[in-house]
Amino acid sequence: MNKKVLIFDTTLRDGEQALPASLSSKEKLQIALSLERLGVDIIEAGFPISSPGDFKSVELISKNIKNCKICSLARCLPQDIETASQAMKFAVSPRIHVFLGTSSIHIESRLKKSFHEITEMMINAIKKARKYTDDVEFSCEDAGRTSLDDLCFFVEKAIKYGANTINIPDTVGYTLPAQFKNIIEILHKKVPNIHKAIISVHCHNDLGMAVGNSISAIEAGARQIEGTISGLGERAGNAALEEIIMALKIHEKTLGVTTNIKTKEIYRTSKIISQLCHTPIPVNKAIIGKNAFSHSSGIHQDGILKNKKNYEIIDPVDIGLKKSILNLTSRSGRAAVNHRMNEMGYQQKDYDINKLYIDFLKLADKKGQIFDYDLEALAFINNQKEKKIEFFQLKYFDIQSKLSGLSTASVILKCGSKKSIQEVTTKNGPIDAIYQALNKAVLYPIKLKKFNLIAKGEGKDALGQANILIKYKSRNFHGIGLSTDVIEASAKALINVFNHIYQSDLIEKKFNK
Ligand SMILES: CC(=O)SCCNC(=O)CCNC(=O)[C@H](O)C(C)(C)COP(=O)(O)OP(=O)(O)OC[C@H]1O[C@@H](n2cnc3c(N)ncnc32)[C@H](O)[C@@H]1OP(=O)(O)O
Ligand SMILES: CC(C)C(=O)C(=O)O
Repeated sequence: MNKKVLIFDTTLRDGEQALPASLSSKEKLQIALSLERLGVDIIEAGFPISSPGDFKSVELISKNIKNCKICSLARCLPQDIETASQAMKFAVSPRIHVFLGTSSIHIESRLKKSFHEITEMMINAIKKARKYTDDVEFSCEDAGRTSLDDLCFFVEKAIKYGANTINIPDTVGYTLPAQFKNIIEILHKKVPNIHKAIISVHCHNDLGMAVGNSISAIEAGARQIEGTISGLGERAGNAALEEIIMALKIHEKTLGVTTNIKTKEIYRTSKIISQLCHTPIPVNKAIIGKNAFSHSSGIHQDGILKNKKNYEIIDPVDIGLKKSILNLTSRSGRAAVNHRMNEMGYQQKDYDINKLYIDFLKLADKKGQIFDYDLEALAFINNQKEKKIEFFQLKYFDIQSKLSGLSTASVILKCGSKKSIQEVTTKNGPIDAIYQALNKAVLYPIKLKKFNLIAKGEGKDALGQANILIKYKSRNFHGIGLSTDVIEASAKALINVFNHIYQSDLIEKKFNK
């Protein structure tokens, strides 16, 4: 049996059916160009009878895409087939895709025809399509719910009258993988001329089985897979092609098949499609989701650092990413924190990982994810502590502030190991109030020369960093404070200065240690 599985992308037809707004011809061409670069074999460019805009898009794609077959959908109606053919008149390799419901429910309650009439419509449509191109695909719509005897009948007739690709869609995503595999196996066993056509499948995801069913079909001999990148499509969508492609690559030995896809183009293509279709990719989406190559827990991160294969079955490079990511959170361990510090240029001797890790956990519990700038700040503060200049420590603060009113700050400042001083001050603003309260505790004759508050990081996750310059006697002292709370960051910057002053030789040590 042929080892090659053809990849048929229907983002521009079935995918677009599910979008709130249709794509412009330009956008469709952009997607088609990126699918061509990805190496898909067939692009279903549209359903030209459906609107003048869709006709124009298929025409534009036909003019510009030279390395893929271009396919157009048509009902089993002469006008649909003629229009499909006209839209593809510039295509190097045009395919007409005709379809017709074959399940009893579709024949009786939707198409409202007899079995005989449906057979005639199918045969006439295939014969007509063959007048325009020798590449004709026929789909037994709702094959998943078509009786096996009827399906074998339609498939045999479709091949006999000239269809060289037979598509078996699970239109409503009804079947289970074992059932779907059985359908394809039965067709191979019972349809005498089956070897004259490529068997294709087109699975929908209503029960989340689209990818599983497609893989089962390949095991049973299907050699064309229809789907879309990221699984866009009618209702719950189509089979996600990137998942099938990577499953075939990872299990190449077991399944014994390959595709023509340049897998390194997968990530880029998915981004383009997601943007143009205004459909964000869920973070946990297999292969292309943001978390697909991110490791967040300490045990996994440690395992990844020891050997990627412990927790990665796909090399991110294979889909076009540079490498996987280790997210730092309060579920991370020392191995991941150390690794990131080293990547940022810190050497082991520059920090004490055990001490840094304690602060890291406190911050991560408050903040969630920890970024490089957080680590830098933690390393800085840790170094300060290492220098043992933490004589003063903020034990407690409370601020009362109101619109157009004064602010009141209450603080408890720990001085050495034995003494704590409590102060309360009311001033014009919260930072002014807390600064006055803290200074009432130490009574240093200081003068604030500069005060600068910046956000470290982006959005609501940013840390506030206060940088201050204080004049004490003849000397200037710099202070820095960091916290998720800007008032706490400001207070810490002042206490940082108190500690510098306390360490300096300018002062008589009036507090007992
Ligand atoms: C399973 C799939 O995804 S199939 C593709 C689905 N995609 C789309 O439907 C998007 C494009 N569709 C459209 O633009 C429009 O539905 C059109 C232009 C195709 C048809 O529009 P209208 O002529 O107004 O018909 P409408 O959509 O209301 O109904 C569909 C008609 O097509 C008939 N029909 C449906 N499938 C087929 C078929 N494969 N072969 C022949 N006739 C069919 C229906 O029986 C119905 O005919 P009726 O009006 O005589 O009952
Ligand atoms: C036209 C056919 C292939 C289809 O989209 C379906 O059955 O879901």
